[in-house]
Amino acid sequence: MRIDVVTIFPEFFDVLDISLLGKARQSGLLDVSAHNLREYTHDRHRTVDDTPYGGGAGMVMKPEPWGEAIDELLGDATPERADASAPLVIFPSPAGEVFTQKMARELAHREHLIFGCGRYEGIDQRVFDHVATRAEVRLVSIGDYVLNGGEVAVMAMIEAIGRLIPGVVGNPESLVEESHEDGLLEYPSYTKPAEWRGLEVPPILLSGNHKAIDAWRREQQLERTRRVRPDLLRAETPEKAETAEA
Ligand SMILES: Nc1c(O)cccc1[N+](=O)[O-]
Repeated sequence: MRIDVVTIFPEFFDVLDISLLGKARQSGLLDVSAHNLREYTHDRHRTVDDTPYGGGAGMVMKPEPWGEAIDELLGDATPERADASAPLVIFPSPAGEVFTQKMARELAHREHLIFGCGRYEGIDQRVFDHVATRAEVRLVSIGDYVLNGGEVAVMAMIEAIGRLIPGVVGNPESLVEESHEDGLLEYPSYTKPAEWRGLEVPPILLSGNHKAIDAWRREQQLERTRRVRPDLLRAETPEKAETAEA
């Protein structure tokens, strides 16, 4: 998978050279490049923003640099080539659709993702409108809170997507029993020692009865999801909600 990120802070993504994603980059499973939006300006001050039409506080990111940057990254992409190889352009935005594990799984199958990190009060709307004439565009939110820009959101999405690419995580089994993989929160985990500061590991986990352990873990998932995220039970399937309330 090729990932391009357009940002005024390209150094922000240097951290992707370490850990799992760093190994994935070295092995060629993942190619991540950060591009400085200011490289697509032509004035002495490398200006990327200006005052908003209609007034209001803050500044809006100018369309011209974005247009040139994304033109370069799209290459000869056309809307007619709507297959997995077609680039998908994602702008993190509080006004976007919510990023979920389901979306991460879907995007892990794409060959080319382009992320555009907005700053200030956002990007001129015409950028989204124009790019959508050339490629699929999505505005995606990682949560209902205010960030100073899209870089943190893109980092989260790259990690969530990148780790699902076959070969990135050593043991694919470890991807299965995780929060949100089956629509539920994960069960609590324990390791040695069996007793720590007066707290003991649940005896069922020491029993060796794997059928009983699986049942206990499933109940723990349902109890934790009912308590912490009842919305997940309602959102998925009525059957699951019914099981959870049983
Ligand atoms: N929430 C937010 C923001 O305030 C700014 C950029 C991106 C996001 N987001 O992806 O959630």
